[in-house]
Amino acid sequence: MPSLAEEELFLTSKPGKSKDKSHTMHRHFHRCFASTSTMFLWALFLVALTASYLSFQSFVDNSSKYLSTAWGGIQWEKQVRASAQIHRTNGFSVLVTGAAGFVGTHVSLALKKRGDGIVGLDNFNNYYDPTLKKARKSILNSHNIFIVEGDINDARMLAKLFDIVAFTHVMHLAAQAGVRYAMKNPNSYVHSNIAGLVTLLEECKNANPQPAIVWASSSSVYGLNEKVPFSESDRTDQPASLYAATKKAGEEITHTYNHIYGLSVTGLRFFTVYGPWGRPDMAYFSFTRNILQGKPITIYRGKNRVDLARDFTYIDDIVKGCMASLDTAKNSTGSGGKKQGPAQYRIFNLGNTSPVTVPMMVGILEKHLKNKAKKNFIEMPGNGDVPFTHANISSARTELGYKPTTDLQTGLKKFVRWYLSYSGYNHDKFVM
Ligand SMILES: O=C(O)[C@H]1O[C@H](OP(=O)(O)OP(=O)(O)OC[C@H]2O[C@@H](n3ccc(=O)[nH]c3=O)[C@H](O)[C@@H]2O)[C@H](O)[C@@H](O)[C@H]1O
Repeated sequence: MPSLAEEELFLTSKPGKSKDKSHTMHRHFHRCFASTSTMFLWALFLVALTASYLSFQSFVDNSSKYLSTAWGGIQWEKQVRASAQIHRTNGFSVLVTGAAGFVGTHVSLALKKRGDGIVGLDNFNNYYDPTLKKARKSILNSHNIFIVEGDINDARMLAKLFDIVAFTHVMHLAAQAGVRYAMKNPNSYVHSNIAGLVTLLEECKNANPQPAIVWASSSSVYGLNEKVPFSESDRTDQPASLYAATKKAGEEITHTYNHIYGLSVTGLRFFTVYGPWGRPDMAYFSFTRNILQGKPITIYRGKNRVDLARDFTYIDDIVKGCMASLDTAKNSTGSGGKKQGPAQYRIFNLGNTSPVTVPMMVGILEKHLKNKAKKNFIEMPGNGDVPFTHANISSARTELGYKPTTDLQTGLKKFVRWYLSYSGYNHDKFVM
């Protein structure tokens, strides 16, 4: 929009302001309007003038729309700095990507609680209802955690963040999640899990000091591996979904940055994480919603009607694993974009070590919800699913002190309580 001064200038800059000039102009007008053709020319001139004013305005509007971004500016920088402030001795300043996501929200709160500085980053995409992400953001804001609205593919924005804050760590949780959605929208996985990851690593490698990176890989990298429980040294070269393939690629890509630039990297293979503020696309969440609404649920089965099973892992256990990973991460060794020595590279399973079948998980939900599910069993479609997951966590136990303590029964009870309250149901009517 033109400034007020500009508008005033435009509107008052008509000919004939002084008396002398006005007199001359008056005569001039008379002469001009004497002929019809001159009048026509004047009309044409006025129309052209109005049209060019309007098109100038729309140009200014469009330009400012195009140029306006969700980040930048003095106020924004102030908020970033304040949020990154460390409030404990030897504390961290952590950039948490995917901060308005399920795991991101919980980890951010845990970091804040112990006095670390956090800057959150999230693109608030609509893979699932962004209302839930906005609700998580409100909680984070109420704890003085600032969330930058932006995409990890935005190198300029990332460079700006690293300019403002000397992050000690990056907790990289932003990703396109979901195993089956990869068949519907494969490019979203490439965009976030490959291209976005590389953009982020480029900025981390250029940063001075380089941060240590802890990031979310996935149990899905084990793909068609049949050796149980899954150990970090097992085969991960047979992904069953594009999601798994992009997470596996992430492990290789982070290794490259570790090797060439000296970035300290810890990859965490999460096993089907669940709990309050979880993801609505996951089975336990959508089953809960359908059971309460009296809608049917579809339960997949393997060949010969074998039940599928998951090593469901409660969010609080995952948060402990993330915190321990940050605490034990060594510094990156690079500087000025160049490696100065070998850097730490680790991969850990973060699971629960006790797989539960999907029908058993549904049984627990039915009990907590005091409601029977309308179950449709179908053979597992070829959609990227794997028949079971089971974590061997001995590495994480030894090196991180990771020790999951929440079983599915207890964890789902906590989830159901949260879900009922979040969705406005009456608790007492449901949870046992
Ligand atoms: O550990 C991971 O790396 C992944 O965990 C999660 O994937 P999954 O373990 O597949 O969880 P989820 O979709 O809840 O399906 C659970 C079970 O329900 C079955 N399932 C699913 C849907 C349905 O309608 N019916 C059904 O039987 C289904 O066949 C499966 O057996 C994350 O979503 C993923 O982002 C990634 O982080």
